[in-house]
Amino acid sequence: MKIKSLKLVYFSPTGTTRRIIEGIARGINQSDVELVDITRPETRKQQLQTSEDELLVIGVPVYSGRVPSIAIDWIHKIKAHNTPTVCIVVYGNREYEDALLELKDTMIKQGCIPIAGAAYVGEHSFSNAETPIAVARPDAADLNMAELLGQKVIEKILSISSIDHNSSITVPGNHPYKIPKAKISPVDFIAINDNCSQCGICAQVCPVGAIDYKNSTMIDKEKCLHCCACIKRCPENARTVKTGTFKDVAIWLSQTCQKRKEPEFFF
Ligand SMILES: Cc1cc2nc3c(=O)[nH]c(=O)nc-3n(C[C@H](O)[C@H](O)[C@H](O)COP(=O)(O)O)c2cc1C
Repeated sequence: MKIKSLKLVYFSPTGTTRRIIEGIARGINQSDVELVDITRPETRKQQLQTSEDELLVIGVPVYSGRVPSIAIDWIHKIKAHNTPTVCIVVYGNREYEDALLELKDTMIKQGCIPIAGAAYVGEHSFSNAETPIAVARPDAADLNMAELLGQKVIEKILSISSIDHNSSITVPGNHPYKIPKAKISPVDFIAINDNCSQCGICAQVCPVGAIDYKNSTMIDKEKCLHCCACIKRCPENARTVKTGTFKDVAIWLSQTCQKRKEPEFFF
């Protein structure tokens, strides 16, 4: 079968998922491409409709072994009709647990037919100079693997005459999905030093609008996803992680998740 166009959808507060999706798109090499970046709050107001002659590639980071709930809420509004779909999760070199299965199941409920899935590694959101975890990933080898997946997806599409539920895939994960041990409670984990010039970049990159544009020291802790985009994107390095539970988790991850994990494909 042939596809008319490619839709790339991603939620990516610190940019690793976006880079993997762009790598996959290079491998697919389709001229008609629509980017649907649902990271910022205003972008999640748009809804997605797709048909069977389009190819959908959707990517999300793994949060506590699951798809971030903010992404799931948006995905639940997708209207698809037998759309061939590639499901991608990007995790911080710990585990992806039920996230890929949850993404696949949810896309099926919305009318998609997952024809491929993959899990890639990205630098952990909680990684920094003190607590390095999967630093600088995806790296060149990961991005080659992203392009390779794109090429394999196109090969699969060209090899089938039409899309049906037999084209679907099996991915790791369990039902019922993992229930996070404790919902991360609102924590005051960000320290802001005198380098802060109130440039507003942190407020711009926050995926939930939790930072006040006029005073970036004001953070709505109930809204905060702990995605660390504001820390990583601060041009003055004015935002750091305070000593406390959050830092302890980052230290534990940097001690226990050093062994390099590799991308996995499912067809
Ligand atoms: C709240 C939260 C929970 C996370 N949970 C996991 C996890 O369960 N396993 C894992 O390996 N990485 C976990 N990560 C790390 C991210 O999945 C990883 O850094 C990913 O590359 C971030 O994607 P992004 O750059 O597109 O935001 C978590 C990150 C955050 C912010």
